[in-house]
Amino acid sequence: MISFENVGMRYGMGNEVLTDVNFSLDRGSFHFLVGPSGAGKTTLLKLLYLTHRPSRGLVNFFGKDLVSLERGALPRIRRRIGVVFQDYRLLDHMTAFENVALPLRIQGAKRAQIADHVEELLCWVGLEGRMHARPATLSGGEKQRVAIARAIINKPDLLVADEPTGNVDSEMSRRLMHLFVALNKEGTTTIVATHDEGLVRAVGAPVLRLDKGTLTHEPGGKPVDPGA
Ligand SMILES: Nc1ncnc2c1ncn2[C@@H]1O[C@H](COP(=O)(O)OP(=O)(O)OP(=O)(O)O)[C@@H](O)[C@H]1O
Repeated sequence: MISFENVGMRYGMGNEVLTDVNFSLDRGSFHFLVGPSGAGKTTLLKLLYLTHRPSRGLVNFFGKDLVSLERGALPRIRRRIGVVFQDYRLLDHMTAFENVALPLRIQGAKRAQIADHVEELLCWVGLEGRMHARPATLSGGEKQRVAIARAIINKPDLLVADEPTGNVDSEMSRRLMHLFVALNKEGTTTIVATHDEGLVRAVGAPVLRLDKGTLTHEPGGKPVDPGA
């Protein structure tokens, strides 16, 4: 579904921060992206959610080679990708409901359709009682669940999460990770960058490991029950 071949990335005239990166994400797969601070995880995710282009190499999204894409095709591809950030990036003047509804509004969905869909999703992430709260009054875990709901409201083909559990406690990390896993089971191809190797072991999904811009692959293990 998505493949990177010999991808290199540098910012401006600097040294390469990603070197000869090769991987593919099959439809419906779940991967973790791990590595020490500065290894290039966010840079790789920026290439995946298409705010940046690689300096070299081949990148294929949904069967289309990025280099040979016609003008105007990029926004269409971007709409198929949901993104969750560590710092939530919610709009402060809007309620949880309005934040999640925004992508549907932009698409021109009907009011009743938006209401049903947003309510259902906010219930699914466990926020039925917080729909009309503004971000400033939500806890970190609640904000992150709003951000996840907003990222998936359009049923993206790919979900990219950059340290989504970085600002919540370990219990909430586990709950959020359960959400990502449940979503993936419904078919959303998912990649989650994290520093939390405990979560990686708990889920047991395959790992893409970056070290100084070089990517290695590790197969998934048996999920480890943290309570066992
Ligand atoms: N906009 C930028 N301009 C120049 N260099 C950058 C830019 N963004 C990141 N870098 C550099 O690229 C390298 C990789 O950074 P990146 O943020 O991708 O790492 P990371 O693995 O996500 O780190 P962390 O876990 O601390 O978020 C670092 O050396 C960083 O200084």
